[in-house]
Amino acid sequence: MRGTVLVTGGAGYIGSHTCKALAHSGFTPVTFDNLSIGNRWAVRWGPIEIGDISDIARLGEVMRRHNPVGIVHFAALALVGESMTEPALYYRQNVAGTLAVLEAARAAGLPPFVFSSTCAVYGTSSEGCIDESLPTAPINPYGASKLMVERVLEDYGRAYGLRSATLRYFNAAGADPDGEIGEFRANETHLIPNAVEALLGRKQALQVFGRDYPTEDGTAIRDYIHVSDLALAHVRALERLIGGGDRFVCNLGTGSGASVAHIVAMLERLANRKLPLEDAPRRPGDPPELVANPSLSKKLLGPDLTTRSDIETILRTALVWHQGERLAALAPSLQA
Ligand SMILES: NC(=O)c1ccc[n+]([C@@H]2O[C@H](COP(=O)([O-])OP(=O)(O)OC[C@H]3O[C@@H](n4cnc5c(N)ncnc54)[C@H](O)[C@@H]3O)[C@@H](O)[C@H]2O)c1
Ligand SMILES: O=c1ccn([C@@H]2O[C@H](COP(=O)(O)OP(=O)(O)O[C@H]3O[C@H](CO)[C@@H](O)[C@H](O)[C@H]3O)[C@@H](O)[C@H]2O)c(=O)[nH]1
Repeated sequence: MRGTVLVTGGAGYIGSHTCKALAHSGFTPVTFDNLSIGNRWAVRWGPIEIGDISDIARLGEVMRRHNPVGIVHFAALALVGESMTEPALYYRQNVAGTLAVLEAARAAGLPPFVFSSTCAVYGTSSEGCIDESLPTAPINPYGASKLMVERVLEDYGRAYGLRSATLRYFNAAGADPDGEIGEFRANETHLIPNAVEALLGRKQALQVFGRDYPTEDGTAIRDYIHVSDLALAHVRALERLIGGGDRFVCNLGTGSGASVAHIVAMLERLANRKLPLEDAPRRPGDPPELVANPSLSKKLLGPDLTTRSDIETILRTALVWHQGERLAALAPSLQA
């Protein structure tokens, strides 16, 4: 075994897929999660320690017991729309919460640290793909809270020698290709799970937030990256830091964007049925278009980073999981 990795938010969507990828690479993932959003059944590749990231004493005790060779920090609130109405919550959880994790990590000798940042730090992108040299100018408190942590990591690196990777993901999507885990939150707001649930008749309709964006079909464009590709990127980022690599910041996306209307059309084609739609106003805080320039991530983490990230594979894996495994995962016998 290659040692233990502390995964905050390991019961969540990206965290659980990353635990699987870590375990497959020989690490033991230890999930630290308060289960406020994540699911107990999604923690399958290592132990869970229930706790809140604001609780430094609990974090310290868990770190002393497991002595991690690295920390992957996912735990956060992550909804653009909610951050517009509840900014205090976002700054408390995402900024103060991360400071608590970092303080506990200092007491544990500052193991390498991989941080979930977001393309929301860029704000409203200029024309074309976004690369890491663009200025950061978040337009919502969620993006602002992540950018603050990026700065903290920079300063911890300079002053305390913390080696960290800041990964600015674009839109995580899809489900584990083996069908073991997928995207499930009690109050879902994300496009693809909402669309799939509407397609399967579990939701009345998919709301389309805005058809008046300055894009070709009027709907907003995002760069969707398969969650298992994201998970692999975390393992590689951690390996790079454990191997002595320096602090780095990079995008994780594919370089091509898909509009809401494109996702809808592709889902209808794959399932061979109509998706019930309802037009709605733009969601506050949503930029029209966010697409990554993925060159730096491919250089640092490998050219084969996005092999599962074509829209068809993303939607097929999401559909398969929502159709079958989600029901099995939610069965009471598996909840213990
Ligand atoms: N989903 C995306 O498309 C996306 C894109 C960019 C960045 N991110 C970032 O990736 C990370 C994970 O996103 P996700 O989509 O898997 O989210 P998620 O909501 O599915 O998972 C977050 C996990 O953190 C846990 N958590 C939240 N607050 C906590 C606290 N105070 N203490 C302990 N545990 C807590 C939740 O229970 C949940 O298991 C977040 O930091 C998010 O900002 C996500
Ligand atoms: O029911 C829905 C849900 C979403 N959308 C639209 O679909 C696009 C994608 O929305 P969503 O899936 O909610 O993702 P984002 O708001 O782009 O945010 C995700 O992706 C960001 C990076 O772009 C991350 O930082 C966030 O944590 C993560 O929630 C946006 O234009 C939404 O307006 C709809 O039209 N209907």
